[in-house]
Amino acid sequence: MSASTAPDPVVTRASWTAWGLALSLYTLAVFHRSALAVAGLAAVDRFDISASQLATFTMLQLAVYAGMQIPVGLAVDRFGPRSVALTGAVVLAIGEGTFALATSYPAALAARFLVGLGDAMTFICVIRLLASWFPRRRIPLLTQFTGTTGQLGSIAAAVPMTWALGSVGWTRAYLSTAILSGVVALISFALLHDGPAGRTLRGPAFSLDAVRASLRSSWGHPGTRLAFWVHFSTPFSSGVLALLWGYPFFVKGEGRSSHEAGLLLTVMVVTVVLAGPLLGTLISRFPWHRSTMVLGIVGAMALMWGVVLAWPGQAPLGVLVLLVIVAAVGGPASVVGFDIARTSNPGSRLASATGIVNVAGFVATLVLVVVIGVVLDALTPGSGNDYTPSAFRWAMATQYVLWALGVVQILRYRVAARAVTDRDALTAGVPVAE
Ligand SMILES: N[C@@H](Cc1c[nH]cn1)C(=O)NCC(=O)O
Repeated sequence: MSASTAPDPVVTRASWTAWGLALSLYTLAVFHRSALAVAGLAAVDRFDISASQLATFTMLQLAVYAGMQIPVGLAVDRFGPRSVALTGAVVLAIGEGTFALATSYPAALAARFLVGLGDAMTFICVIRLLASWFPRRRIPLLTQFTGTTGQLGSIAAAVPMTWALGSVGWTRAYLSTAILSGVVALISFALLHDGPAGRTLRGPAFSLDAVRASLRSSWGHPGTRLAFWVHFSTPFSSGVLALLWGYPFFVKGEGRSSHEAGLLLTVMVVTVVLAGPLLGTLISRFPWHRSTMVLGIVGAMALMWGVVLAWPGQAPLGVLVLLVIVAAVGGPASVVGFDIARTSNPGSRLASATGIVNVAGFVATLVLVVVIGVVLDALTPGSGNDYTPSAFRWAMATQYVLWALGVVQILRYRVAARAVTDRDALTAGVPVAE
């Protein structure tokens, strides 16, 4: 790693203002990402659609999110995080507003496309803003706090949205969330600056050659590849449980009541909130051992799933609680990938490197959501969704394929990344030279 002597930013009130605004934008993006989860049945009625058409909303959103990560990263390096994050908030507001007013399936699909697009423009900007506003030693913990707090957006999307849909109806409920994003975008337009050096900071102009060279340099660094596979291997287990399959797995696969299934999903959220800051503290103290911590977490996930899937009959509730706790730690562990990308790339390439890394976990989650559905369908007689515990065992066991691939790649690239990293400079928080 070649080091730079760029001075560390000093924390001021403006730094906290920037972080607060970035956090509000990200929490709102996660809110919009999840705002359909509690409205599934209402959406089926409103658009007169089947269960698989309903699932297409989530898949489309995730696919747009993942597909836009690299273009958005490049745009942030070029136009600065402020402009891109504000654009994202406006696109989210338009998308959710369109969803509020849509009465046909194609219009609703177009709206979810816009929500995926706006969402894709948010997290990378937050990571870039943190790097400009805070000293390097504080960034791992603040990044974890950001990831954790953002997940609260999905809780906000569950309880208040259920209430709003029941009391004010579809159009007003979704329109209010669109207005909320519009208001936060306006406040951020007035107060958010790219960094202490200015309101809007621009990178060099785009050219196809420059873009290619920048992506090649980011991807060419073994640290970015290590970060990619860290982000690939860690979040999908909790992701599939939270997004789609957790409730049916606990109820139909493990014979739990709907109350217990809800409880298990809540334990996951609480674990994310507690584990994020803890992991952030550990990686800022021991940056050299980040990938070792990740390997330990992946190993613990594979072990706990093995215990549950091999349990004769239904696993006891205590074992399922342990499973969701371990799986939930995968969310904060994925954020370690962003930290590895940050300490492997100069500031001018940070957003595009973050974009490359952020594709990984979302693609892995998307693939697993689909594969679990395919395996369940293949092993379930007839066309219904009366999935058996045995079908769930096989479906959930497909995670091992992704872990095997991820762990092999992490082991490969951590050797390569360590070979080009100065351990003392990394531990001292010296940034990578431009
Ligand atoms: N894995 C998440 C972040 C996270 C933190 N704790 C639980 N999850 C991630 O990749 N975030 C990017 C995003 O846009 O949300």
